[in-house]
Amino acid sequence: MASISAKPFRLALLQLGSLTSSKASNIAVAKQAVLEAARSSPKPHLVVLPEIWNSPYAVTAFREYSERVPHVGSKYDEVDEGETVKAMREMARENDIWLIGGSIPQKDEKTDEIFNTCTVYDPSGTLVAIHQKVHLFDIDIPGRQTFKESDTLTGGKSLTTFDTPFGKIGLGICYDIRFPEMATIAARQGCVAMIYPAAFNTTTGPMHWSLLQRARAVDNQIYVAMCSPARHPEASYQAYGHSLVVNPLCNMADLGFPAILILPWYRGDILVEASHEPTTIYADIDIDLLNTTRRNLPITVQRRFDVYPDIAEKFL
Ligand SMILES: NC(=O)CCC(=O)C(=O)O
Repeated sequence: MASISAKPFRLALLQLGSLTSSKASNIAVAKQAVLEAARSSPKPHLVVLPEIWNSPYAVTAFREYSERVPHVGSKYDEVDEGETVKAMREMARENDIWLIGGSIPQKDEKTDEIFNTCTVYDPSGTLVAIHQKVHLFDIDIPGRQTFKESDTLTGGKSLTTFDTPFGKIGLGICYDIRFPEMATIAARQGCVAMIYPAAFNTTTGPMHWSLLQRARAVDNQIYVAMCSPARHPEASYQAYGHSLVVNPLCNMADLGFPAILILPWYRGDILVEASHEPTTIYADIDIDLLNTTRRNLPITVQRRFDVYPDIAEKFL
């Protein structure tokens, strides 16, 4: 069995509300939400912010709000970095947490390109991972939802995982979840979870938000989480909200309880889901449950690479 060696951990997804066109005010909102999550009991080990939370989610805003992001390994007090990166380092350090900093528009000073970028910090404020959104959100559903990130953004060119004391985590950003290869490769690399800062909308959210996360979790036998901003009636883009954590299990009988006792809490593989209001949701990531699922349904060791190609091969 391809079991995973990791430790249980507690995850907090911050579905931020009150986001405006003021970057300073958005940073203050995020700081307060991180502080409150870190003070909750039990304290979460890993805290997640949503996609593009320091800027309006609009192609016309990304360049204006973009910032320099320093290199992986850079420490707290690096002088040459944007105000949002500096603030996120402080959030991680002052609260002694791991922080997945949602995403922000990043400017590459050398090429002048703008990326939709997720940065991750350890509890000392060191920048430990950078993921640039690989698949840009370019869709046109006439009369419902049109968005073209590629008008101002450039897509990233690599996949991202990072190690923590509780296990390896894979990263994607929002639309990246529609491309199952990313989660499959991360799972094969030993990740216990794929985490996606995200901002689906009120057209595609009801159709696919939960389905995509459950599919990635069940296919790859990992945990999956997406963290959205709260809905904002005045925003040009209506985020779906509904931040969500799912596990890879569909059969609650595996927990050892008769189904009748767990019926009131039975929600398939959905561990916790927010509404569209500002809130923070918490989930306990249980590695035994993940390994039990892998033992009972041993698909991780039944792949037939003699019949089809192994897409993860060059990453292993
Ligand atoms: N910000 C995004 O990438 C939105 C993706 C989305 O809404 C989708 O349906 O996919």
